[in-house]
Amino acid sequence: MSKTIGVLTSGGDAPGMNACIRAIVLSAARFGYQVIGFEHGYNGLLNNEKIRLSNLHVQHIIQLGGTILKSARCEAFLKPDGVKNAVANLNSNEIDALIVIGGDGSLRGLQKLSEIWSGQVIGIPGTIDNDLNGSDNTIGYQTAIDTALDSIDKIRDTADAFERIFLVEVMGRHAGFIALASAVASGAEQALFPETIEDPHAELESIVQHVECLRKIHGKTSIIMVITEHLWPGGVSDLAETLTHQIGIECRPCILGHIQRGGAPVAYDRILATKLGAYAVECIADQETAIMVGEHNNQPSRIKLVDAFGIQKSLDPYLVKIQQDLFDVVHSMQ
Ligand SMILES: Nc1ncnc2c1ncn2[C@@H]1O[C@H](COP(=O)(O)OP(=O)(O)OP(=O)(O)O)[C@@H](O)[C@H]1O
Ligand SMILES: O=P(O)(O)OC[C@H]1O[C@](O)(CO)[C@@H](O)[C@@H]1O
Repeated sequence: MSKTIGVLTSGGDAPGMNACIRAIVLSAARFGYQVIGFEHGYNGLLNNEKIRLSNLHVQHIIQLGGTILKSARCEAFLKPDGVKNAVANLNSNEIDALIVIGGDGSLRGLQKLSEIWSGQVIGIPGTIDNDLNGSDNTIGYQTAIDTALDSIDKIRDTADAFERIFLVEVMGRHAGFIALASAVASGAEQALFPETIEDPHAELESIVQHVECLRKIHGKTSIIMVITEHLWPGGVSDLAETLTHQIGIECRPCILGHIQRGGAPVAYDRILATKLGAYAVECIADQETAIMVGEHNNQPSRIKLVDAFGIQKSLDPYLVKIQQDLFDVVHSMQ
């Protein structure tokens, strides 16, 4: 049976989204399905901004960061009327199935849509934050780690030359995946992420102790602390000022920011995105709905949408343990 699939990218763009769109379009063609791309996230559904996607549109995009469909956040879709208008538009375009590539918010929105729309809905985890349950990695996460790592390595060069202390803020929203991975991979002296810190101010004393311990052991040396955004009220600039005041050594803040979202996807993200795009179309052929496709232990997997965003994904406990026990000097000396 012929079907028309709608696809959109929503929330923060993530390297690999284009590779995923390509796989959806090419797989759909194999099944004889048509694909309509809606632009600017859920805004495209509400404003009927659409483009019929052919194989030509997705030629040579596998290596590109960003998303050819553009992405956005959409206030109007947060309201019940927004979701209703989206349903009306999906029906008037005779869409049978909708694929949304995005983060937890985007998939929450998709769940809302599935509750009042009779078409099939499939979510694909596309966010650098890696904060969706049901997939070992989200599309874009591995590229973001490499991008952060490249910057942190450069910060180390100048930090070493001046024997300075740097506080590096990475993205992740409220999840510490990027902070933990980039700290371990860069040999950072400390990683601070929300999963292990309830009260950041209570942590200040141990951060100060940490710096003092390091200086005692190594003398004047460079120190890098990687910190998840939103963790410290006032951000890393405020933390750097507070620390400078407390320990009497100038600390420098560095916010990596949106460079973490850009750039060509690494091979891992291209392959993951390709697998998940193809698998999403297979799931549509299987009459699946209200699921997120993912990858677990290298195998494609399916999980209910509500469990993808409703169950918190844990950091790798072993990585947390070794970062804290072996590499965060303050913890290992307590
Ligand atoms: N509870 C919700 N109900 C309906 N729509 C939602 C809901 N949460 C989010 N959305 C829609 O999804 C869009 C994207 O969500 P959000 O800004 O949280 O990004 P995300 O998908 O989590 O991606 P990322 O965190 O990687 O940027 C929102 O702008 C909104 O249109
Ligand atoms: O580009 P914006 O809208 O400021 O969003 C930034 C957020 O998006 C993400 O890059 C992806 O979710 C987060 O890590 C970050 O908090």
